[in-house]
This record gives sequence, structure tokens and C-alpha cells, in this order.
Amino acid sequence: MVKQTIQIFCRLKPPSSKARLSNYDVDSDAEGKPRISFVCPRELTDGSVNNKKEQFKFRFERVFATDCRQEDVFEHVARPVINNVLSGYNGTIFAYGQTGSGKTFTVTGGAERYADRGIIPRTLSYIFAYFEQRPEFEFSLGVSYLEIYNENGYDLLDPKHEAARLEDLPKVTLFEDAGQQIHLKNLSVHPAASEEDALNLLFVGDTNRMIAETPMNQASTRSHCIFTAHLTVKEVGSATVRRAKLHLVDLAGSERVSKTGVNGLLLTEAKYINLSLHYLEQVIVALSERSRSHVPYRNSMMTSVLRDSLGGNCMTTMIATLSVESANLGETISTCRFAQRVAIIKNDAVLNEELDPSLLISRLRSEVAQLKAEIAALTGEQRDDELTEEELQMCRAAVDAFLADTNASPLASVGFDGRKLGQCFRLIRDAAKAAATPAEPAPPQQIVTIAPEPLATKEVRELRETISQRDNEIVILVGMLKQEKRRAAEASVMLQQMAESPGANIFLYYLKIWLNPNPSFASTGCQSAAGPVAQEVQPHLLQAGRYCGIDVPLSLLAFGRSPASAAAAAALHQPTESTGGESDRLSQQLEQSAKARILGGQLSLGRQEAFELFKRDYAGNPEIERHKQRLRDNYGLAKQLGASVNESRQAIERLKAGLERARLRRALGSESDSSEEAALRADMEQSKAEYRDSFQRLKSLKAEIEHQQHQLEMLKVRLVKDFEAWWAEQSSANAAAAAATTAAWPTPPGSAGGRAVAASSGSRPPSGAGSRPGKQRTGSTGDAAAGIQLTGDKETDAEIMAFMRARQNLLKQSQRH
Ligand SMILES: Nc1ncnc2c1ncn2[C@@H]1O[C@H](COP(=O)(O)OP(=O)(O)OP(=O)(O)O)[C@@H](O)[C@H]1O
Repeated sequence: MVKQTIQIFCRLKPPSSKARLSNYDVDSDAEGKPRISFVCPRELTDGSVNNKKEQFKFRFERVFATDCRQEDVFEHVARPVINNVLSGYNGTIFAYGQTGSGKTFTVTGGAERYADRGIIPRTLSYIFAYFEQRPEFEFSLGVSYLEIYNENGYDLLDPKHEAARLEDLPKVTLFEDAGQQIHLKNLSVHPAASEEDALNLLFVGDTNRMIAETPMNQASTRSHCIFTAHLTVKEVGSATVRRAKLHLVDLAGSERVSKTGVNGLLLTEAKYINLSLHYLEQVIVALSERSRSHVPYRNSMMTSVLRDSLGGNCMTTMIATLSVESANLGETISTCRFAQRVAIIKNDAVLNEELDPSLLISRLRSEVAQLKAEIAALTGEQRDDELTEEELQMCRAAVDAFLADTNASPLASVGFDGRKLGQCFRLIRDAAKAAATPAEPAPPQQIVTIAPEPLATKEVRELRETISQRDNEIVILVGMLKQEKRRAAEASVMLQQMAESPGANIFLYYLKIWLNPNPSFASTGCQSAAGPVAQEVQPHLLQAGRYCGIDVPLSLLAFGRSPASAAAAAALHQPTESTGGESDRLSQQLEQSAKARILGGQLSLGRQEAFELFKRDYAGNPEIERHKQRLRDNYGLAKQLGASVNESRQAIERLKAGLERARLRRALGSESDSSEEAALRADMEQSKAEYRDSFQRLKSLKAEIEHQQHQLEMLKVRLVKDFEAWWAEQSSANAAAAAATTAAWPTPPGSAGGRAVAASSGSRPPSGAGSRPGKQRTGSTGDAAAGIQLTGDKETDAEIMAFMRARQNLLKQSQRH
């Protein structure tokens, strides 16, 4: 338990330029504590100030000057409290001061600049940054936002909030459990998985607070707001969970009714506010008087909710917001006096730690099992079910401990379970037998020394494996090459036919465009083209494109001569970042990861090439393309929606600032234009509706995109699997063919026991596959390699021969070892 008095800070609000300032000074007292003093003229007749006294001095933890930064306030006021909350203690920070003195500015912040963010948004950023750097913790954050107005509680995050008037909303009510803990009914707690989520909830709550300012409740001045962060933290692998709450409280303006000069409904409100602040004061007075045993928390909703923060299980900090204008001196001194009383209150903060319920359950379960075993032993009831692996292990550990230490008792860990005791006895018997039998010398042949394989033999083995793998790849690639050559021949026949057909000009023209990698050529080419490609030409062009390794978009073939469609065609030809970048990147990533996963991360060059060729003609390509296109479309849509969410958010911020200004003008008593305010409110409603709508659509679109990405990944995985099956089929077919051929070859005289015969020189390829080094094949150059047929293409065949020679050299080297 940590005993600590409530820490008090004060912050001076910058005065308006024309205002007369009060006579004040900031210095330190004898103990070096910061102090603010006000000189009060005797003629001041405000009832709350002791007129006999001239100078008032108040001590604070720190006095923040008029030009202090929000960042400094966060560092000194909020950071220590949050750190305690992160360690499992409850925390509260509340701002108290007269209307307009800067409470909301301090707690929530100003909307104008990013640097004006107040304690709440900075706290949320701090919490998420803290855990990001500490992966050893699991944490969850929930957020609730309560508004107390005229002694009634309202949930600022209630989804119905936006549709109804504040007064029509379900009220948040209090109830006390048997342990006298206060609970809030109808107050929702929303999980926030990221900083963005949490800030969004704050934004929604603040906007609701503003929107709910119906004619009955025209200013946040008259309500109390409590933003609560509910934190659950657990160290990975630990059984204890810490749950702590952080209340960030913006109280209503503290000025006295006599000064507000209000009547009618406003007077009722003022009375309520003053009454609840009056009850707050009563609680504080009671807590500061040691002799008082009763603390009147129950008198108001606000004191009931903040019960723990005041004299309870919490580390609490107050920030008094002060005006230094002479007109407000009376209120300023009264705020400082209140703070001094608060500073006396001692809280007893307790670490909110509990055992993880799931671990507790498993612990209780094992206790129950233990007790059941004991009961069975005592009542003579025998269990005959088999011991589980876990139980067997437990017995082994117990016997080991027993044999190692004469004082240990196996009963301590195995209990009275007859089955376990039996197992322990068996283990002890085995150990005793083993100890009694003299160890027989092991027969020499049984001594197996795993000597490291001689390097050369190991290398030879690996080289042989690689060679056999490459042989296989060559066979498949040669097959594919042949197929490609056949297609090339077909394509050239087709081109010839096309050139003679009436649509030849257009076809050749388009083919030229597609074969030319320069996009501007594609663009200008399209502009001067005669018209859309005739339908009967399209399949041929597609096929020719495919042969050249180009995906010809069908849409281009249908384009006419207009510049707009030509530009679109050019865009399709060279997908830009905004249309295709994202999904192309994704698809590349998917492809790479799929390859790495399925092909074991190390694609040999031959296999990789085969994969590329296989992919080009893959029957599932149109489906993959359709998915990619859908993804592209959705990325574009998501971008648009994101922009519209941002626009609405900015509009709301602007309107909020406008409403705030209008409210201030009214609070200062200047003429205010109610129609302008009404228009601002209407615009706000409109922007909110748009925000909500775009946000919802964006959310569901995100889910759809994720789903589509998943589907695309599945298709890619299927592609690689199909390739694998095809590859395996090809490999076994080739292996069978090779075996059939080599079986017929005679073993040359003199070749013995696995020793290879030197190869003939010149262009004649050496012996067959590495897996059969003892065999030598005779024959012509064309069928020189076992199982490998040459392609008939001069260049390719020369490469294959070079490979075979290199392989033979390797074999020769390896056999010398
Ligand atoms: N330290 C400051 N620096 C700059 N502007 C400030 C500061 N404090 C307050 N303001 C501005 O003064 C105005 C009133 O402040 P704010 O609304 O925070 O007062 P408040 O005490 O919350 O009033 P209320 O009790 O009516 O809610 C706002 O426009 C705010 O931006």
C-alpha cells in the first residue's frame, strides 16, 4: 500500500491583452517549494476574500506560468500518475477552476494546433508507445467517457448519443455492491486496440459533448466530464494480472452563484453545479479533518464516482487553473484555498493485482485431482485408468529426487494415488537392479563411434546429389523449351496468316505497340489507330501477346481513337502507383513468400525458370487477374473514403472551434447571433453524419480488402502447389525414361565396383547421370547424356554440352579422392 497526499499544481492562464492584471508573484518558500502570492487590496469587497488580510500565499508542487507549454504540463503533472497506473495503481488527475480558466484546455487541449493537445490525447499516445517498447507485456485498454449534468450521468460514447437530445438518453446510474464498491450502470467501456482507436473514441466523446449542448445545456461549463482509461496488464508467462483505472476529470466551472448573475433555468443548473462542487468541498473538508469519521460521498454523483480518487485507493493529482486578471482575483484566491485543503488529503493506493482466472482454474483443478486421489486412497477405492504421460514424468522426477536425496519423500509430489505409487516402486526396482548388475563390456562391434564423415566423401555425396537434381531439371527444361519452340513456330504461322488477312494492318500495329516497351509510343500509337481491334482478331492478338510474355488487357483492344481512351490505355499498359502499385507489390510479396514456403526457400535456377514458364500458361491466371483488379478497385475506393473521413473530421474541428468562440462570446456577455450558432450546429450534425457514414463504409471496405487479400494468397498458394505436382510428375516420368534407357546399356569391360570410367574427349559427352557413375553410354552426340535429349537448337545444345563436360570434370575430381 502506498500512502500519499494528493499532489496539487497550479497553472496560470494567459490573460487577454486589455485586461488589468492582479498583483501576483511566484517564488519559493523556505523549503524550496514553489509558491504563488497575491496582494489583495483592502477595498476588495468580495465576500469570499478575507478582507483583513493583504497578502495570500499558496504552496504548490509546481506553478506553471502563463507561457508554459502543454508538453511541460504533461511531463510534470500527468506522466508520474500514468507511470503509477501502468504499474497497477489507480490514478486520477482533475482540473478545478473558474469558468474559462483553462480546465478543458489543460485536460483535453485546444483544437487549433497539434502542440495544443492536452493531457488525455498525450496520455493515450504515451500508453501505446510504452507498450510498443515492451513486448514482454500483454495489455488491453478500454475507454469510457461520462458526463454529469444536473446530477444525471450520460454516456458520451453511447452509440445512440448522436441521434437524441441529451435529456432523452438513457441515464448512467450508480449502484453499490455488497463490498461497497460503486458501479456505473449504462456506462459503456470501449476496447481500444490502437492509439488511433483510442483517439477516435476521445474525438467521438468530445464531439458528442459539443453536440449535446441543446438549448437546455448550452455550455460544457456546466457539466463535469470524466474520461477513464481502464488498463489490464500482464507480463507474458506470469500468473498475475494488474488492472488499474485512470480518471481524467474536467470539472464544471467553480464560480459562485452570486457572481454568475443568472436566473431561471440557468440558476437551477448553477445550483446543481455549485451543489455538487459544494459536496466535493464537504468531502474534502471531512477528509482533511482527522476526527471526522463520516465522509459524505453519497451526496452527489460526482463525489460517488470519484470516491476512490478522494481518500481511497488511488494516486490523485489536482491542477488548479487560475486567472491572473484582477477582475477574477476573488475566484482565483478561492480556487487556491480549495487546493490547499485538497493537499492535506491522504490516499492509500493499493496495487490492483490478481491471479489470472484461467491459471487459477487450472491450479484449482490440479488441487481437486490431488484431493480425489487422497480420498480414493483413504476409502480404499482404487483407480485403474492408465497414467498420463504427464503423470509418468512426475513419477520419474519424484523417484530421481528420492534417489538423489535421502531426506526426500516421493509422497510429497505423487500423493496417495496407488497407480502413481506403483509406478514409483517399479522405477525404484529398476534402478536397484541396474545398480546390482555389473556393467558388461560392450562387444567391440557394438561400439559405434560417429566419426565425422571425411570431408571429401561428404562433398562427393553432395555433388552427386546436386548433379542428379540438375540432370532432372535439364530434362524438364529441355521439354519445355521444345514446347516453346513449337509454339513459336505456330505463332509465326499465325502471324503469317494474319499478315495476309484484311485486318492485318491493325493487328500488326497493335502488336508493335505492345511489343514496344516505351509507354509514349503506346499512347501516341493508340491515338492514331484506326479503331477498336476487330473481335475476330482479338484472340490471336491475345495469344501472340502471351507468347511474347505480355498480358494484353482486353479493354485496350476495345478502345477507339479518342485521346481519353488512349490515355486510359496507356495507363493500363503501365499501371501507376495509385491503380496497381499496391496490389502488384502485394502480389509480388505473396509470390515470393509462396515460392519460399513451397519450394523450400532455395529454388534452383532451373526449377525457378520452369516455375516462371508454368505460371505464364497457368489456367488459373484469369481468376488471379480478376482478384487483382478487384483489389485495385477497392484500394482506390478506400483512398477516396479515407480522404472524405479526414475532410469531415477537419470540418467538425473547424465547426467545434466556431461554436466554442460563439459560446465564449455569450459567456462574456457580448451580443451573440443565435442564428449563426444554430447554423453551425446544423453544419456540425451534417458533418458528423458524413463522418459516420464514410467511417463505417471504410471499416467494412477494409474488412473486404483483407478478405480479398486472403483469397488472392490462397490462389497463389494453389498455383505453387499445382506447379509442385506438375514438377513431381515430370521428374518421375523422366526418371523412368532414364532408367529404361540406361538398363539397356552394356557395362564396359574393366569398369569395377562403382569406379567411373574416364570420359571420351571432344564434343562427345561423358558418362550418364551422376546417380549411375559406373555406366558409360555409347552413341551419337545427339543422345549423349542419359535421359537427356538435345533440343536441336545450336546455342542451347552447346550450353547443355558445356554443362555435361563440367559435370564430368567434377566427377573425375571426386573419384580421385
Ligand atoms: N494556457 C492556455 N493557453 C492558451 N489558451 C488557453 C489557455 N487556457 C485556456 N485557453 C483558452 O481559453 C478559453 C477557455 O478555456 P477553457 O475552455 O479550457 O476553460 P474552462 O476552464 O474549461 O472553461 P469551462 O469551465 O467553461 O469549461 C479557450 O478558448 C482556451 O483555448
